[in-house]
Amino acid sequence: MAANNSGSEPPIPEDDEGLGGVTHEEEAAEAKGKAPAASTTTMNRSGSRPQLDLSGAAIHGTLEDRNPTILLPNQSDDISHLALDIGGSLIKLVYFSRHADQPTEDKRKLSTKRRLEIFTGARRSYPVLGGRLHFVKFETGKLNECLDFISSKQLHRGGVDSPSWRSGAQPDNIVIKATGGGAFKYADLFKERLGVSLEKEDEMDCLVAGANFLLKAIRHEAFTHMDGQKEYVQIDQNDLFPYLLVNVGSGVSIIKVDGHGKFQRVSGDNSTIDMLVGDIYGGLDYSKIGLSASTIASSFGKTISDNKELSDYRPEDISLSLLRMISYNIGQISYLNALRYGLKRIFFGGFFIRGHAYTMDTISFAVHFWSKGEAKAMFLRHEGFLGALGAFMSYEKHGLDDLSAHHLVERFPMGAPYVGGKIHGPPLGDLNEKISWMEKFVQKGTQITAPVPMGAPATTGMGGFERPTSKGDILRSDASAALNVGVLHLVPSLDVFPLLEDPKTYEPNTIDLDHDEFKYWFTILSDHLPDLVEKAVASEGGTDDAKRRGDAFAHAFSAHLARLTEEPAAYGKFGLANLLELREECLREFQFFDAYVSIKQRENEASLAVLPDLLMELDSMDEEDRLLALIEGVLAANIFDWGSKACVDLYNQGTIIEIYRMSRKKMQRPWRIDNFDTFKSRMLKKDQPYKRALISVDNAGADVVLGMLPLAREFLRRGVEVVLVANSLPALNDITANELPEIVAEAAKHCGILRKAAEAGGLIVDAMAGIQGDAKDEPASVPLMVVENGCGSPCIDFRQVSSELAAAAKDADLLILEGMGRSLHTNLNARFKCDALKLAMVKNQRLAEKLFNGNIYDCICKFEPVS
Ligand SMILES: Nc1ncnc2c1ncn2[C@@H]1O[C@H](COP(=O)(O)OP(=O)(O)O)[C@@H](O)[C@H]1O
Ligand SMILES: CC(C)(COP(=O)(O)O)[C@@H](O)C(=O)NCCC(=O)O
Ligand SMILES: [Mn+2]
Repeated sequence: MAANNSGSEPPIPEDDEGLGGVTHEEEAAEAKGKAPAASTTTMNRSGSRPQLDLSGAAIHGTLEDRNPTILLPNQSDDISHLALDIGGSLIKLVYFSRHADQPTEDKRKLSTKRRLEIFTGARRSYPVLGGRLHFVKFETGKLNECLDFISSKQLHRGGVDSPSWRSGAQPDNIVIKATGGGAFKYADLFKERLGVSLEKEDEMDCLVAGANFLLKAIRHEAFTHMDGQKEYVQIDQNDLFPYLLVNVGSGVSIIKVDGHGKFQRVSGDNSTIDMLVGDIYGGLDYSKIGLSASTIASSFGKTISDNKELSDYRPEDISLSLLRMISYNIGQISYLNALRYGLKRIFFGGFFIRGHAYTMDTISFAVHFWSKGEAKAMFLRHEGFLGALGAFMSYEKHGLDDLSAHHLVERFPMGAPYVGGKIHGPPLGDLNEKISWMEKFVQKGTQITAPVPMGAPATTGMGGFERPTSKGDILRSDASAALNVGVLHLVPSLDVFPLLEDPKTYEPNTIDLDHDEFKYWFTILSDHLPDLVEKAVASEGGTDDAKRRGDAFAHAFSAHLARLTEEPAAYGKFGLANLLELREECLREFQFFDAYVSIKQRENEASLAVLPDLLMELDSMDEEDRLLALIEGVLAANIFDWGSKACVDLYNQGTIIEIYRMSRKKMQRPWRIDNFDTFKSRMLKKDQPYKRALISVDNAGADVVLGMLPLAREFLRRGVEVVLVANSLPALNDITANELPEIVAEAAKHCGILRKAAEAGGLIVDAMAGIQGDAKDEPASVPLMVVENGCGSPCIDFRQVSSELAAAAKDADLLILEGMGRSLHTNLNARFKCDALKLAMVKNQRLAEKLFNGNIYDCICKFEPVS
C-alpha cells in the first residue's frame, strides 16, 4: 500500500516481503544430501521432503511373478500443483508440494492397526495426499520473476520431485488453472516461456470458492479489527451464508454469497474505484506519482486554502489521507450493499487490505458507524489469495473439498527470508539457482537482523491510527505485517479426538497468551535458548556444520519471538502450545531432529536399572498403598523435564536416582489439587472395572520408566487394556512412540505382567514361543499397546490427533494425561466423554501462582469422572 515505502531505504525485494510463506526447506534438506532422521517416524506431520506415498502399497499379481507390479494406491502422479491469479497489480500463486504421508510401517504400527481395526483403504475417489500448500505473490510488473520462480521449482511440471520431472519426460500439454485479467493477457508468454497453457477460470467463481474454502477449512481464518485489536472468530458452517464478500484489489468487487457456487455480483465498479486505488498505488513511490495538482485539490479541498505547494506536504501525509478516504469509502459502500440485501456479515479480501491495521480499522469503523453496530466487518488471514485458492480448487483432482480444519496444520518456516526482517546487502534470491536458504542464512546469518519490535500503535478512537510522527515508524509495522500466512500442511491422517466432550468449544490452551503473558514467555524461551542450542549441536555430533545450524536456529527462533512481540496475533490465533511447538518446528527446520537424544538414552538406562527394585517394592504393598505409591511415583518422576529452568538447575546437584528419591520424599498430601481418594474409590470398584485406559506419557527416563510404566502395569494386572500414547516426533526430552516399544521390551525382561501384555499387544514378539515351561501356560493377558499422538510438541491439541489415537480412543473409558505441557498448559480445563485423570508436577513458579495460587513443585492430581 502506498504508505509502506515512505522511507528512503532501497525497495525491499519482493523476495523479502512478498514470498511470505515460501519455504526452501525442501532444498535445505536436499542440500544436506540426507533424508531427515525423522523419516523413521511413522507419522509425518511436517516431513521435510516429498517422497513416494507408499501407504497401502500392495503387490499386484502372483507371488511367482519375477517383476510384479507394485500398486501405490495413494500415490498420484497427476496431482495438480499450481494455480495462479494474475491481477492488475500482483500475481498470486498457490502451489502444492507433496511430502510422505506414511514413510514406514513398522511392526508396532501394523499390529496396532490390526488390533484397533484401523482401515487404511481409500475412502474417496481422489484422496488428498499429505503435502503442503504454499502462498506466494509477485508484482505483476515483475512477471519474469514469477516465471523464473515457477521454472526453478518446476511447479508447472509437478515440482522437482515429481516422477515426470525426474524422468526428464516433457509433457507437452500442461494446463495450469489461472484466473484474473492477466490469465488472458499473459497466456502467450506462459506458453512461450514455460510451454504451458493457462486454463482460464472465472474470477468471481474463484473468489467465492476461495473464501468458502478458507472459512470452512481453516480454523480462525476470520477476524475483526477494531481500534488496533484483532479478534479471531470461528465461523459456524451452519451460519455462514449469506454474506457479503468485498474483494479490494486493483479494483473492487462486491459479491453476495449465498452458498457454495451460489453468488451474485452486486456492485463494484472497477473503473471508478480503479482510479482511486490507482492513485494510491502510484503513491507507493512518491517521486513517480505524477499526481496533478487538480487531483489533489478535488480530493483534499482543505489543502488549497492552506496556500501551500504540493511539495510542502509530506508524501506520507498525503498517502495516509488518501488511504483513509478510500478505506472509508469502501466501508461505506460495502455497508450500503449489506443493507440492501439484509446481510450482517461483510468479509473483506484482496491485497489492498493486506493486514494493514490502519486500513482494517478505518473500514471497520465505517461499517460499524453507518450500520450503528448492526453489521460487522471481518477480515481474512489469507485475504490476498482468495482468487488463487479458488483457481486451485477448480482442479478436479485436488481433493481439497474433503479437508476439514483438523487436517490442516499451519507452519511458519523461516525457509525464505522472512517478512518483516531487513535484508542488508545483496538480496538472497537468484531464483534460477536452487536456493538453499538455510545454507545462505548460515553463511550470512549475521547480516539478517530480526525485525525491530515496536510499541503498540496509538489509535485515535475514530477508527484510525494517529498520524505517524516521524518517517516510517508506525507504518513500518504494517510493512512487516505482510507475513501473516504460513505454509499449510495437509495431513489427512489427523482426526478430532473422539472423546472430546465438545470439540466446538474445546480450547487447548489454559492461559491466554496476552501481551504480558507473551512477554514472560519471551524471556523464558530466550533464556533457555543457549542451553537448547548447546544440546541440539551436541546431538548432531558437535560438528562445524551443526554449530552453524545451531546458530541459524537461534537466529531464526529469536526472529520469530521478535515478530510475535511486535504483533502477538501475527501468526493467527496463537497460544502457548503453538509457541512451544514453533520452537520444535524451528529445530526441525534446521535439521535438529532430536536435540535431547543422548540425555533421553542416559536417563532411560539409569531408570531401567532400578526398575526391578521398584517393582518389587510395589508388589510388597497392599492394593491401596500401592495405588498411592504409584500416583506419587508418577508425580515425583515428572520432575525430569529438560524444558524447565528450575529443574535443569536441580540436575546439576545430583544423580537421577538421587533427585528421584528426593522428589518422592517431598510428596506430601494433600497435593495442590488432590482428587486421589475419588480416583482410588473408582479404581477399587470391583464390579465396574475399566475396560481400556489411554495413558498419555510425557518425558523419557524416570518419568516414563519409573512413573508411567508401573502405573500401566497396575491396570494390566487388573485386566484393563492399556494404550500408551506418546509423541510422534521428539519435543524436548519427551519419549516418542517409536522409542517406547524398546523400553517396554527392556522392562518386560524383569516383569511377567508387562511381558505377556506387550506380547498380546504385538509390541514384542513372543520370546517364549517354542520354549517349554510354565510361562506358556499362563493365562492370556490383556494387551499393552503403543500409539502415536500425531504431535511433535510438549503440549497436545485434541482437535488434531493421529487417526491411530482416534481409533484407540473409541473403546477407552479412562484417559490419563501426564505432564505440565499436556495437562496444565493445555487441557487443564478440557472436558472428555470418559473419565479423565490429569497428573503433573508444576515446575514453574509463575504458573503455580497463576493457576493454583500455589508454588513450584506443587503436584496436581485432578480426577474428573464422567458420572
Ligand atoms: N507490493 C505491492 N505491489 C502492488 N500493490 C500492492 C502491493 N502490496 C499491496 N498492494 C495493494 O494490493 C492491491 C492489489 O490487490 P490484489 O488483490 O492483488 O489485486 P489484483 O488481483 O487486481 O492485482 C494494490 O492495488 C495495492 O493496493
Ligand atoms: C515445556 C514444559 C511444558 C514441559 O513440561 P512437561 O510436559 O514435560 O511436564 C515445561 O517444562 C515448561 O513449561 N517449561 C518452561 C517454564 C520454565 O522453564 O519454568
Ligand atoms: Mn515433557
